[in-house]
Amino acid sequence: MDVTIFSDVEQLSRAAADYIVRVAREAIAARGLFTLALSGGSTPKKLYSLLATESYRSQIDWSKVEIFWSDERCVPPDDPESNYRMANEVMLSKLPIPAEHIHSMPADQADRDAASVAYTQEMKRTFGTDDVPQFDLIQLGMGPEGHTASLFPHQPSLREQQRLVMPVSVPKPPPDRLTFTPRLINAASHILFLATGAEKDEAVGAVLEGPYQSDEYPAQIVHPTHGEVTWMLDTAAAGKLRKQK
Ligand SMILES: O=C(O)[C@H](O)[C@@H](O)[C@H](O)[C@H](O)COP(=O)(O)O
Repeated sequence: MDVTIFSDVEQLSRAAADYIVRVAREAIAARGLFTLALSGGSTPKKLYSLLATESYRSQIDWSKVEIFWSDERCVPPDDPESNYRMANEVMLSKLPIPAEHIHSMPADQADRDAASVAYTQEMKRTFGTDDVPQFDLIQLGMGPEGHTASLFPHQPSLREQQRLVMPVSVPKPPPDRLTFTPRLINAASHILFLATGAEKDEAVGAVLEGPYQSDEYPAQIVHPTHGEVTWMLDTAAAGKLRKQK
């Protein structure tokens, strides 16, 4: 696991964009495809807008990129709370990605179980597998209590062994969501966690230096079988880390 601390969100976002470009170019060179799952929340907004700038846009063959989301709120795609809407506004609408490569979660579908199954099937078709899709990169955030994607403390989703995507109801509004499960996240080749802000310093310290207690701190459940985990923190979120990284 690699942990890097940055003095501000601008520097962190540039490093995250450079990391994504590197992984994308390696994946496209190796397999002609780069599969990326985005998170929601506010932390990645600067990263996403950077990737849409000319200096970054020109470094990736976006026609070979497949975009998914690791979680989505059960709201319409044009709702201010939609993770799809945020990423589309600041990044995707400005990139030459074929529309059919942008796989938003059908989270506003009334039957959320059917929506979870449909999204899983769409993923498997895109990856050309009937096994667990292995994302090249899943970018995740973390909440102040250690949730990631929409995996929250003490919820049954943390113990899900079969499904890859599932409906949940969570304490952070809007409560109804679809989320990747630990089984799918832990199949990824690269995980990039972004966490900023002093309100996350307790959770960052607990997740990175505390005992393993993923029911308390769901971000600890992320330990890919064959993949690498990278954390990018600002100094505020790293405030409680004992060891210098
Ligand atoms: O849909 C969501 O809410 C996100 O996927 C969630 O997991 C987010 O990444 C964290 O809550 C951090 O959010 P911030 O970046 O806004 O702190």
